[in-house]
Parts: sequence; C-alpha cells; structure tokens
Amino acid sequence: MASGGVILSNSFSFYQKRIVMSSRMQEKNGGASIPHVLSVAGSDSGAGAGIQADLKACAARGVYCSTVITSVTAQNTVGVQAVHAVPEDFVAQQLKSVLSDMQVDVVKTGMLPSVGVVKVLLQSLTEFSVRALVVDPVMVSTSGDVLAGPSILSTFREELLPMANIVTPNIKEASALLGGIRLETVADMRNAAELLHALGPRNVLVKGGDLPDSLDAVDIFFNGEHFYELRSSRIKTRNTHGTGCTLASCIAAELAKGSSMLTAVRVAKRYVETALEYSKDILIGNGIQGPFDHLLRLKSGSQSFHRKDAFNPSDLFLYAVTDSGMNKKWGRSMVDAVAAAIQGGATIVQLREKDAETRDFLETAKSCLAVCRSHGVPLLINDRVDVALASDADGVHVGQSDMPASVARTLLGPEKIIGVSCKTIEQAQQAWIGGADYIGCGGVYSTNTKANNPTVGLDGLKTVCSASKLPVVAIGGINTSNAGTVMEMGLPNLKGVAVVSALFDRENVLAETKKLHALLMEASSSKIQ
Ligand SMILES: Nc1ncnc2c1ncn2[C@@H]1O[C@H](COP(=O)(O)OP(=O)(O)O)[C@@H](O)[C@H]1O
Ligand SMILES: Cc1ncc(COP(=O)(O)O)c(N)n1
Ligand SMILES: [Mg+2]
Repeated sequence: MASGGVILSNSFSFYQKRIVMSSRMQEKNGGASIPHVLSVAGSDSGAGAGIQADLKACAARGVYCSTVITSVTAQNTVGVQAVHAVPEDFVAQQLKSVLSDMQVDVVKTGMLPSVGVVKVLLQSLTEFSVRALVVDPVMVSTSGDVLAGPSILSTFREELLPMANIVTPNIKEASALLGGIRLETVADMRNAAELLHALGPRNVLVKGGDLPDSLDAVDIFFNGEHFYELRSSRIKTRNTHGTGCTLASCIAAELAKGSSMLTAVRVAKRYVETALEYSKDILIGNGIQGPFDHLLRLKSGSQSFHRKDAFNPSDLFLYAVTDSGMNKKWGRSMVDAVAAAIQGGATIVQLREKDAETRDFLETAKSCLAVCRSHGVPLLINDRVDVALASDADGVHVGQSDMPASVARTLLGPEKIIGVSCKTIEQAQQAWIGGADYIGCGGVYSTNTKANNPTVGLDGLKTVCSASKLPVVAIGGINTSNAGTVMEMGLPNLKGVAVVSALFDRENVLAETKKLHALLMEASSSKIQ
C-alpha cells in the first residue's frame, strides 16, 4: 500500500497541517503560503493538454502550479507530430529545484515517457514529502499517438500506483494496466476499478469519456469500500482534447485546498463539464479534436464576452443598497426608489430583500434591472444567485454565511459580478481565490440595518483594504456626516461607500443621493493619494 513521502489523511487534519505550515512560513518570510500543485508532465505545443492544461486548470481553481517537464511534444489538433524526451537526469534536476525550495502540497503526474523518469520521480517522492500523489497514467493521446509505451506498464503497476492517492485512467489506459481486458460497459469499468485498486492506489477513477454508445459521461470512483457512479451530461463538442489532464489537475488543486478525495473528484468533473459546455463552439485548429477554454473567457460573439472585464471598480463609488421596509415606510415602490438613487448619482445598485416571496423578488429585480440598464448602472442581487440568474441581473453580493464565491462563480459563469462581505484579511483572500470581483468591508460604524453585526471600525477597514487584492467598498452606518472621513483616509483599494438608510430611510431619495454624491466627489478629490 501507499508508502514513502505521500500522506493524505482526512481533510480536517489536512487543513490543520496547512495552518501549522502557513504560520511557520509567515514567521520566516512574513507571508502566507498558498495551495501548491506540482505537475510532472509533458508539454503540448497546442496547449490543449499536458503541462499547459495543468497550468490553466490550476489557475482556474485558484491554486499555484509549478512544473517539471518530462517530454516536449510537437502537437496540434490533428495529432502528435514529434516527441522529444527530456533526459532523465534533467527531469531529476527540475524535481530537485522545485521540491527542495517550495512547499508542494500535491504532485500530479501526466506523461511519464520512460521507466527511468518514473524511477527518478519515485526517488524524489521518498526524499521530499508531499501530501498527495495524483497519477494520471497517460499512455496514448486521443489522436492515437503513443505517449508512453508498454514497457512502462510494469513500473506503473508495481511501483507508481502503490504510491498514488488516486489513479485516473481512461478506458484504454485501464485496459492496458490490466493486461488488455475488455472495457465496454459501466459494469466493466466497475470491475476494472476494483482490479486496479488491488494494485495499491488508495482511490481509483476510471474515466468514461470514451465509453462507446454512452449518452452520459460516466466515471467510476472506487475507494476500496464503495463505488460511486459519477454522471454528467455528455457535451456534444469536438473540443475535448486535454479533458483527462484537466480533470486530474483539478482533483490535485482541490486536494491542495483541503478537500476530501470524493469532493475533489466531484468538483473536478463538474468543472470539466462546465468548461466543455462553455467552450463547445469555439474553434481552434483544423484537426478533429480541439482544446477547450479552461478560464471560460474566450467565447466570442456573446454580449457577455466583455462583461467581466467591463466591471469597473469605480462603479463602487456610490453603492446604493435597497431596503423594502424603508421604501414602504416612505410610501414608494422599489423601482421608484432605485430610479431616484440613480438620478441622484448612485453608480451601482444592490437589491436587498430579506422577506419577499421569491416570485415577487424576481419581478422587482426585473423591473429594477430595466431602470438600471437604461442608465448603464449595474444591478446586483443580495444573497440570491437563483434570482440573479433568473432576472439576468449583473451579479450577486454574498455574505460569509451565504453561498461561497467559488460556488457562485461556477453557477453564474465568468461574466457576472460577484461581491463578498469580508471583515478580515483571510476572508478577503478567500474571496479573491473564489473568483470574486470586489469585497464589501464593514460594518465601519454601527447600524440598525444589520442587527448583531460587529463593527470593524476604521482600523479594521484600513487593515482589510491594505491587504486586499480586490477593490473594496466600505459599508455600515455610513451617511453624509461620516462618508467624507472614510474617503479622505485615502485607503488603498477603497473605491467607495455603500449606503442603505442614508438614502432610503429618507423622504427624498434623489436629494439625499445628490448630497452624498457631491460630498464623495469632494472627499475623493482631496484624499491623500
Ligand atoms: N463530451 C464530454 N462531455 C462531458 N464530459 C466529458 C466529455 N468527454 C469527457 N468527459 C469527462 O472528462 C473527463 C476526462 O475523461 P476522458 O476523456 O475519458 O479522459 P482522457 O482525456 O484521459 O481520455 C471525465 O470526467 C469524463 O467523464
Ligand atoms: C503532452 C501530453 N500529455 C497528455 C496528453 C493526453 O491528452 P488527451 O488524452 O486529451 O489527448 C497529450 N495529448 N499530450
Ligand atoms: Mg479525453
């Protein structure tokens, strides 16, 4: 069974180790460590598979990825034209350079073209401990070209697989590892998963991307105790080059972040499905199998293409957050309140409806969206990703107890705006990793709008702004008497203030917004840069 330096225990102790390690690193360098995957694989010049896919997958999952290149292929969407193996001692050099210096959490392997390269890797893994080993036993490209010959099989079986926390063969690779057995049905895949598990890896995922006559894309996961049949819809596309490399890298990335194995596999499969669906019509190369877009950004021709880049942090300048109770109290509709705020100078609007029925909330969102669109002001929905999707609003704002930014990003896609409420540096860092566009930091002052919400004060705001990689909007008890103080501090990344009562718990929304706008203009022109 697994031995050497590869240890993956349950996710809890995994996290604990990370915390111990990051405090150690912080002491040494004054920084925090981030999840780190080392990809040991071949280069694909077409950049659909191999090292290039691994880098993109890890980047998409918010994880650092270092690389050891085992082989350089001349490859495109037609096939593999040539392979140039990197000398074994040079692979060893690369491994040493990375592992002796950097704290790698998870090693992921792809193309290992010779027995010598596998041996060098195994040697490194006994010298330098990592937390998990993900083995994608790459042998033949989908175009049918051999990337690692049959001479590698016995070393894979006897030495590499027993070290692996998970092995992820496709149908052909599972068959080759098991001496050429037939693999044509899901039942055959289960059988293969069990036989492969007996070779020593802790977990097995037999991938069914190439299962004949299958309407779904079915993978079989086996952990030695239970089988899981993981199904997703089969996306009709030619752009499946590199799905295997991407899946394995994403599993590695999720493990590096602290997920359990089954969760990592599920997340990875979902990610591949989402990326394929997003990229199904993109056209790169003239061959039969094209690459897909790991970062979900290349698709052209849709108005959404420019949306995310179009998020302008200066839109956070005067951020109006609605409150239905207040507007009711003053006898006006939500749409009228939003229209008045925009007329007064609000640069972004968030609809916050704590008690409304979903159907009413959706109708309100649609009406407000029409007003916002006609003025070019983005409309965000508080908490409710479903309402944002259904109304086609510009995004969501989520709190720490709502849906995590990373999940919201998966659901909403790359184009929508996501904001997250953060009180601490760690929460701000997490929001950035999860794919948020901005953070809201507060409460700066105490407020009646949010009961039991501890304030962070101006000091807390300053701390978070200084560390944040995302633009920040200050929130909580801000009004015309204190907004100037907040903006005049000239805090890094602070782009504006978010207000509720100061606009909507007033008789004249238009006049109050104008007043606040003028004040902010003055404060930001005088702020220390
Ligand atoms: N057309 C598709 N639609 C959805 N998922 C797919 C499709 N093709 C492959 N997958 C998924 O991509 C992952 C990689 O599988 P596979 O293509 O079988 O591996 P490989 O690239 O190593 O041959 C699996 O999770 C598989 O289910
Ligand atoms: C360098 C390299 N590594 C791995 C693959 C497998 O990818 P796929 O099975 O999707 O063709 C590849 N084609 N090239
Ligand atoms: Mg594939």
